[in-house]
Amino acid sequence: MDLFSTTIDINKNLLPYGGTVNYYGKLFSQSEANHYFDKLLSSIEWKNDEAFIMGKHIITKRKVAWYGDENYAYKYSGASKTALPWTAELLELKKTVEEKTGTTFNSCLLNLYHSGDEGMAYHSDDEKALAKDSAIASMSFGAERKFLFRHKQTKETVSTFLEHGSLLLMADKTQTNWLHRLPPTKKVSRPRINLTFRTMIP
Ligand SMILES: O=C(O)CCC(=O)C(=O)O
Ligand SMILES: [Fe+2]
Repeated sequence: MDLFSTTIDINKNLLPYGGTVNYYGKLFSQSEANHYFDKLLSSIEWKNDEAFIMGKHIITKRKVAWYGDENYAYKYSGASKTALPWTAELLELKKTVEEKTGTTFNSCLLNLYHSGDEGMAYHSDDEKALAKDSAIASMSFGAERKFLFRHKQTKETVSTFLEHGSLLLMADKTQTNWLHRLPPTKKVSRPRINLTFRTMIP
């Protein structure tokens, strides 16, 4: 056994029970990952996210964008969105993710965190518009950030780091049994872009 090996076992389940999370590590060289980060930053139609939470109109610091196969209308937290048509880079990345995971996806939600001040609170991606227990593939570019899972009943937590140009797959009952979160951090000042490829019910 090579104790200093940095190889990643993509078949290893990060969760102890109630779901499957596989970390594929970095899919790209540093320069390829930088290229995608720059391209996504400049070509995606980034907008501040809006939501209505308990009657209050909230506008997030984090920016979002939503792309997909069709003009999916997506409602959540009282706001509604329509998917934009795929860009060339997104189609390239979707193909890469589909080849790696052996799963197909029809839409992608993107998040832009300008610095470590911005994060995402505990939630699960189990909206009715998503195919039940369909896999979600999460690609990250830019600043490395910590990512946490918390079991809904046992409250057990699992943490990992999402590297520049990396891929994480959340499958099976993960969204049913676990929450996930991107904690804000004072240690990071650089931006990060995250892409979650999803399957919407057409
Ligand atoms: O930024 C991340 O890594 C997570 C994003 C996320 O959980 C989501 O968009 O649902
Ligand atoms: Fe999520």
